Amino acid sequence: MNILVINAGSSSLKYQVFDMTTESVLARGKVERIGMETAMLTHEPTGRPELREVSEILDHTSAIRRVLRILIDPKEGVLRSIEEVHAAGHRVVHGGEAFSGSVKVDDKVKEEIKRLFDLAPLHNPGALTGILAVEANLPDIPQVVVFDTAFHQTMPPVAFRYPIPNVFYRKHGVRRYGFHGTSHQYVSDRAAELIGKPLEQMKMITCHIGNGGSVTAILDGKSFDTSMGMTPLEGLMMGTRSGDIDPAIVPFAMDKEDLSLNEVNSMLNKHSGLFAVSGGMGDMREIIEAAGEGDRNAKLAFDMYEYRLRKYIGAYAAAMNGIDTLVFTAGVGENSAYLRKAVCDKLTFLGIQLDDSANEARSRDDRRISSPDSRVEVWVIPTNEELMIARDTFREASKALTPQA
Ligand SMILES: Nc1ncnc2c1ncn2[C@@H]1O[C@H](COP(=O)(O)OP(=O)(O)O)[C@@H](O)[C@H]1O
Ligand SMILES: CC(=O)OP(=O)(O)O
Ligand SMILES: [Mg+2]
Repeated sequence: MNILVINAGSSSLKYQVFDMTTESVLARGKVERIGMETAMLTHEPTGRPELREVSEILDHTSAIRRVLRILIDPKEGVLRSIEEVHAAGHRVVHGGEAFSGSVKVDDKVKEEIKRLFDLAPLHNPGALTGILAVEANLPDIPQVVVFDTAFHQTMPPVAFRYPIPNVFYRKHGVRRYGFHGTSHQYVSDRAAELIGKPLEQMKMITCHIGNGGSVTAILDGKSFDTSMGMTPLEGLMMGTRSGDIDPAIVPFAMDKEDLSLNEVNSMLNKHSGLFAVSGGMGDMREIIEAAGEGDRNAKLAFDMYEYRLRKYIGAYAAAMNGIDTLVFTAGVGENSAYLRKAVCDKLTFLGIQLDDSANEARSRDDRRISSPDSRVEVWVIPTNEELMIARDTFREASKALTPQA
């Protein structure tokens, strides 16, 4: 079975095609700047050179059509015909309390994803658009959705409830949901496998730090607490998101600057974080480079980002009464030895000892970066949300193809 995995953002769409007989990737790529005349498609057929193409792609339906066209292109393609796409799997960020696992798409599922737009305004609309775009182009294949929130549905009320009047939870579902669950689940399973211990017997903290970022405490093999909340805004300082702030700042800012609800939401989601503190840089690579050249705002942005991450690790070690494994993943976590060192060198009280040369080694593989005498094993594990999505899609789509008696 060949599976098309889609991770649709508001203005971009990433894809991978898996052959599930061997779990191998046939091609991967992305369409960026959807909605503009200068949209860019980058297509990488496995083992062959990458192709880049700039053209006008005005919406997600056209983006998917373009992707399907390149997948069957006689020269650049990896499939003979479009009928060779047997199922599609989508990353959906918010599944609310309705979904604790992946499901096949039907009208009710689409309705529920739409109902949750308010809770993940940067993410859920793009995901639904992706689902509808596949439907428009390939109406007969099964589609499966995999939720970022699903893995965190095991959190106990002590971690997921907010100390505000109950009516908000009962009536509006105001609680912590947590995100990046597919990634936290993948890297925690992988770390347990590599260390050779059952995950159920470990006290693990996983740091998914990319453009968005979250930290998860994994106890008894399950998500016990996580830093993102009702929406992907809470927790760590991120590229353009504030993370934790005093909630009183919201009405205060609205009053003093005469901001509307939409404006204050946009301020916290798109104009805060690294971007705000550094004065315009939302990308960690740029921040580190500028800080190295003496830019004080960039240095402050880095220090705040690192400090806030380290505080969460400390808090979750306290939440679990200990920690034996710390995992870094996603864009910053996988690539920035500098950030990892800054964090770990101030966590020696937990028994963390970094192996500096292992930390700095250039590698794209899973690797241990703590020294042999470290009481906590520290690992870098590149995440693979797409493989997880392909596996769940394969499972759910196979069920759909062989009706249960
Ligand atoms: N070598 C590096 N050093 C520091 N940060 C890096 C490095 N490579 C990538 N990043 C950062 O990773 C982030 C993107 O992470 P990624 O997981 O791809 O994001 P997302 O999937 O949320 O869009 C960016 O802030 C980028 O600067
Ligand atoms: C949930 C979330 O924040 O996702 P991303 O990091 O991809 O923006
Ligand atoms: Mg990501």
